[in-house]
Amino acid sequence: MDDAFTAAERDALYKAIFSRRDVRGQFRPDPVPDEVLDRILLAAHHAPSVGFMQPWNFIVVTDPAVKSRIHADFARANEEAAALFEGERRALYGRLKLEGIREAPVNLCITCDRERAGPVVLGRTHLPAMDLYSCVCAVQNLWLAARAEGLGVGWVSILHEDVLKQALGIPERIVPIAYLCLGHVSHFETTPELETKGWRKRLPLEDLVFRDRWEGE
Ligand SMILES: Cc1cc2c(cc1C)N(C[C@H](O)[C@H](O)[C@H](O)COP(=O)(O)O)c1[nH]c(=O)[nH]c(=O)c1N2
Repeated sequence: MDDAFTAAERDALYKAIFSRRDVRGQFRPDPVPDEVLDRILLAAHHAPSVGFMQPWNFIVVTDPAVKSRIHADFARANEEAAALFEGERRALYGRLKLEGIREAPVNLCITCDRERAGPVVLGRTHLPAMDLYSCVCAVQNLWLAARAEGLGVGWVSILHEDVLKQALGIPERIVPIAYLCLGHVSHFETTPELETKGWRKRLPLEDLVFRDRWEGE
């Protein structure tokens, strides 16, 4: 079968999956070459999508003024979020670095145009969120391709949607799916930062896999 992966190709794919990290604090300022950005955007554009809808757009942000505006909103949202935790947990939350908006040379907003393929979309009729999920598939493709290119990506969701839409001029019908920070990094951590900093551990896979029917609470 000549469309099979060689062992080395398979290993490379798993390497990208297992060494991908959410990057917040390790961005370097070097610019991301256009051809590299084009390759990872093409990888995102090859994600699966419901009814082959391809509902995504990619807003590439490099203007420091726009980044600053988004960062100011992050600061406000982060204070609101911190207030929801108490005691030690709040202190730990306050020590977490949860974005790299200004340090990352490129920010990228991936959006969903829910009307891209008209009112009736193959596969979306009974489960209307499928177009949103398709855009998340594009995010993951981009995240893995970026890792293979040696670029870090960090997802920032501590933002107010209305402020984000206004800052980027996003029309009413378009849904922002992901706001990402992107750039070269000093290094990739081997473990999620939320784990090393004591926020939460990876769950054992065997607790999450059920056979034939739901076996949990
Ligand atoms: C939908 C969504 C939203 C967010 C995230 C992820 C995803 C999928 N993550 C990253 C998240 O914290 C991270 O993926 C996990 O901690 C696991 O770490 P690794 O991605 O494996 O390094 C994230 N990280 C962060 O620092 N600030 C944020 O606002 C968010 N938001």
